[in-house]
Amino acid sequence: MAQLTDQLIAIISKASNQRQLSELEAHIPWLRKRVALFTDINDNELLDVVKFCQYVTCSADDVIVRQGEQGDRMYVLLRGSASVYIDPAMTGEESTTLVSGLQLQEEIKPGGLDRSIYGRFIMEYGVGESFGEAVLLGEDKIRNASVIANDDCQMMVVDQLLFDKALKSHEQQIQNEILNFLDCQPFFGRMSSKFKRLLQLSLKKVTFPANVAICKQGNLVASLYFVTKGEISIWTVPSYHQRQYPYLGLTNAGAYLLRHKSNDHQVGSTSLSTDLSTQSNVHSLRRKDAMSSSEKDKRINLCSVQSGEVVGDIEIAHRLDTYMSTVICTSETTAFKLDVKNLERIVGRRNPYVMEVLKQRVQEKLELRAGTHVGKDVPLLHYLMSHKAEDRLSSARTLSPIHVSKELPSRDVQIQHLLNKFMKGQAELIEPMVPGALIYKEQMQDRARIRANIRRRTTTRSMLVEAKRKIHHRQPRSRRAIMATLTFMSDKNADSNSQTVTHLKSHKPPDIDADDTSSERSTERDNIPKVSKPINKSKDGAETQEGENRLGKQVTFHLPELHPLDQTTDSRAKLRGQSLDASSNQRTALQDNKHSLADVDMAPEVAHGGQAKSADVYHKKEVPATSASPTRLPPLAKPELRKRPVQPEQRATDVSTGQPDFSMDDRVPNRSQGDTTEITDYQTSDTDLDDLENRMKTFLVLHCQGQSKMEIKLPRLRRYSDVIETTRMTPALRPGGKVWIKRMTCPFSTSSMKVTNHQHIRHHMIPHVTDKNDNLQQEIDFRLHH
Ligand SMILES: Nc1ncnc2c1ncn2[C@@H]1O[C@@H]2COP(=O)(O)O[C@H]2[C@H]1O
Repeated sequence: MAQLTDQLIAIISKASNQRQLSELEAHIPWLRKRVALFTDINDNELLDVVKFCQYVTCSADDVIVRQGEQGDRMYVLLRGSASVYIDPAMTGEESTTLVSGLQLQEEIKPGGLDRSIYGRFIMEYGVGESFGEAVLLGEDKIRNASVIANDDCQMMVVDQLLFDKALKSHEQQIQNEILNFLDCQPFFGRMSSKFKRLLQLSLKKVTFPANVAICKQGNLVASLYFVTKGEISIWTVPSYHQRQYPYLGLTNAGAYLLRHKSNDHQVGSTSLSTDLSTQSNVHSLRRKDAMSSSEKDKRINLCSVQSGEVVGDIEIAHRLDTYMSTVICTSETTAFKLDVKNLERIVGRRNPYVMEVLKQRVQEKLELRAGTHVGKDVPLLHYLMSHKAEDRLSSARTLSPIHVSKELPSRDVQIQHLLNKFMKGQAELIEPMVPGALIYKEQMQDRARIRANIRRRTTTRSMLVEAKRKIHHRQPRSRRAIMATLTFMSDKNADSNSQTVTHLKSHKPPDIDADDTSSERSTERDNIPKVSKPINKSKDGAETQEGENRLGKQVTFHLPELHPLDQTTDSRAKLRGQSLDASSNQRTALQDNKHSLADVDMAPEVAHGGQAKSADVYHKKEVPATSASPTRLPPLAKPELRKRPVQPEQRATDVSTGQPDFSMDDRVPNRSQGDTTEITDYQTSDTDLDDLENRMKTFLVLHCQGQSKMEIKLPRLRRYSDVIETTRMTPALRPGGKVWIKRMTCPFSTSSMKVTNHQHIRHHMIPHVTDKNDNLQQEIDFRLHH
């Protein structure tokens, strides 16, 4: 064989005019037999080809033809092999491209050519096969695929002229046959012309002489054959199926069936003994390689079929990696061969219905064969028949036999696997000393990869958690926390009794630096009586939370010196000073002279207050506890809210605001001591003012006119701007003035004694705080009066 090839190469290496007819004729029969392309052409045409062809050689990794480039010749492999690669984007199968056709840069890696840039591996051409004919048949002369030499190749080259003269008509005829076949086949009839064209390029017409096997049981499933002419018989060795497909779990059922059937039917010369526990089976398991000769003898003839049969369809539909039977041509047979890669590429995702048709036909075929007399002896047929293709596919897909099966695949499969790896440049072509070493190695690599992934994922997650922990988030505070802060502030304020806490730098109690402010104002304190508490205490929790900036914007101004209070007040103030240090009980008891001032801008004409008339409203002095943390300012006249008596340990709560009333304790006595009153104010929000408007209406309804809330028409309060001069000693109030709501508490307010027609606490509005102490005096008088 090699000698004949050498002789032919020697002839075609010469110039065509030096090739002798006699030597050419001597090679014609051999060539016809050896090269599929020449099988059906006549002698004269073949002589022309040999006389006028060219001879070329190339080395491994040489790109013989390149997809997308123009070409004008075809090749016949005399020695060596070459692989076909297709970039699906260039054929229009997929939208993404791996490389841009003509600008393809060959990338030679240290380990060889990076073939992935040429697209997907499709198939391999070996000795006697030809490629590149499509460009000679087509009009655009554009190559449909790239063909790369796998090793040193020696080739016969047929150019366009020679092809037209000797081969074209024959090739054209084959193409027409393929087109006819595609139109007539139930599988491909519905395909678009684009995919039919791709199939046309992928299908190869093959002719098998009689007694030649199309495929052999145990060989890797590489192609699908559509038999168009001739007759074939199908043989199988059922006992071999167990080792062929260990992942199917055929063992017990198969063994049982075979053991019993083999007693009834003597198949072959030796009786079958396939029980796994028997000695013979242990023996067969030890020999995992190809089918043993004794097994070969046990083969059974499943059936004989004619044209129309598809070989390899059962295996493809059920994803069996090796052929389940041997198909032998009983007469010369012609078939169209479609490689599995081409099938996957063209049919797989784009034309799934083809697979559906195929599966359906496979199911019918299985039922037919399993039902025959001999078919009953083939457990695999029964297994496949009862397991729909899809059912088994899912598990088979996840458990690829070569990687997952605990048993090693057959030696053929291993060798083929090694070859595939070698062709991709991923393994040396040395058969491992230890059987299955390559597969074990792959398994270990897979596991290592999985472990690395898990580790990476874990690391990333833990790092994220750590990073998150480090990010400082300002947590929103709960209403309770805010109230605690306020209480703390009030305590601090009460303890220091310095009336100078004006800056709230932080909501957190420990951050409150009252010393700064007190020292800052110590000079003023000597001369001026101060009221240093924030007047607008009517912030609900939410507002306080958002009000850090607002608190930061607080401004202070000083009221002129007020007239001292009478002796009673003064003495109580002194008492109160002591009690602040003494006990909370005493402190609460002495909170009896409170002037709660809610300051808002208001139109002057309505800024006159009325004296509280409905004494019973406040009679019980039932106020919500401090810890109740009201969300909004409680309306002034909601008696039901004030039914709870003040607990001695609780701080008194300003009825008008619902907030702990700590400011006025200090303000009044300081006034009385002749200090300059310092009033601190906060910028108010629209919500605050709306709320206050409501509260004023309620107040008027309850204590003044007795009209309904709806009837009272108060002009809208003017919104307060923070432009207030803090340095002015006698600040004029801004246009519109302020409404001051005063709270008066009688000395007996803490006692549980109830006096008819008397209210211990009264509120009333005053238009503004003036230099003259008339109003205040009146208030004092009023208070003293009752
Ligand atoms: N899908 C395919 N499967 C196998 N061979 C192909 C396929 N497509 C193209 N070819 C061969 O690769 C050759 C590339 O050049 P041509 O297009 O001239 O001819 C092409 C065919 O001979």
